[in-house]
Amino acid sequence: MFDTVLEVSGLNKTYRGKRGTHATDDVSFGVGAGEILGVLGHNGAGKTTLVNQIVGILKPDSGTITVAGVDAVSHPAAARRLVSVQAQSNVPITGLTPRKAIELVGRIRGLSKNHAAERAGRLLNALDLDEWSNKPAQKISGGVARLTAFAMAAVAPGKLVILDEPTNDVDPVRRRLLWQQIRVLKESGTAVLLVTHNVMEAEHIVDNLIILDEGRVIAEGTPASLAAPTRNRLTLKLDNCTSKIPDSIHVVSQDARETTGYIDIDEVAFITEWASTHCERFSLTPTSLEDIYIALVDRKEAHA
Ligand SMILES: Nc1ncnc2c1ncn2[C@@H]1O[C@H](COP(=O)(O)OP(=O)(O)OP(=O)(O)O)[C@@H](O)[C@H]1O
Repeated sequence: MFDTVLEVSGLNKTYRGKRGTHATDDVSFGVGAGEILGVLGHNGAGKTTLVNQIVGILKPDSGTITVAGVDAVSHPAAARRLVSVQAQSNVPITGLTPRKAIELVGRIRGLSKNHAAERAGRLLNALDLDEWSNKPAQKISGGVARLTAFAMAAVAPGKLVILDEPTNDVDPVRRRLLWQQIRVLKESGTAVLLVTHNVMEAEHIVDNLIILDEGRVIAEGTPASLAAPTRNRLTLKLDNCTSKIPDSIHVVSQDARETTGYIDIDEVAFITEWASTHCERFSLTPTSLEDIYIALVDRKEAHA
């Protein structure tokens, strides 16, 4: 069990306007010290609106947010001091180098000069950024800028770190280094709220997750508990089949060429034989969190 750092309860936020979007709809969850909570959701699901309320940029219409015992709705500045954020768009650091930018945030967040320099150096090295550490910000790539933004959030992390799509633009090798550093934050007892579209990556790092859709939490739990109902199912992809898809395949998506669905494990022999005869290619894989996520969001849309 984790000691709760962030507690969100019954949160509601509607953007006024012609459509009156209910962007946060009765959202409740908690994140504990040393816990990584993944917040998954499609574009427009309400992730940024949620983060902006936690950090005090937006005021909720109703509900409560508590950060390490501080009421973040009534006292946003006090709560904000306990939180570091890597926002979806990087903070401009023009005129600085990655090293200077990370050190500066460390100093602003209360580290001594030596400690800020030591933390910046360690993060730059761990993320394999030494080569760019002293280059002017105007000359660094998007991926290096993204990793620098992560290091700025991690240099003096506080009780809670919020990472909004931290791996965008980052190459696969440094992406792994980034995940390692997120684990280091967790191990040091920081609560981490990881906002992402990337379900496959999140599956390997989060302790718990919530899935947001149209502002609502439509599923929550550990990756294993969300996957449990599908333990006896396999995901099937079929390419260019020339015969009607058998009823024992539960189709999730289909276009002229490709069909994706799932089958019960005891149908494997029959489906393998059918697909080898009637389809150009097919694959059977264990059901991933991404499959579950898509099925959950699609099911909700089908019932709308
Ligand atoms: N300032 C605003 N005024 C009106 N509607 C808004 C505003 N900001 C966001 N919305 C709407 O609120 C909903 C949630 O948007 P939000 O940006 O929180 O989603 P998101 O999950 O962060 O999306 P993405 O993954 O694309 O960043 C969307 O329907 C969006 O169009």
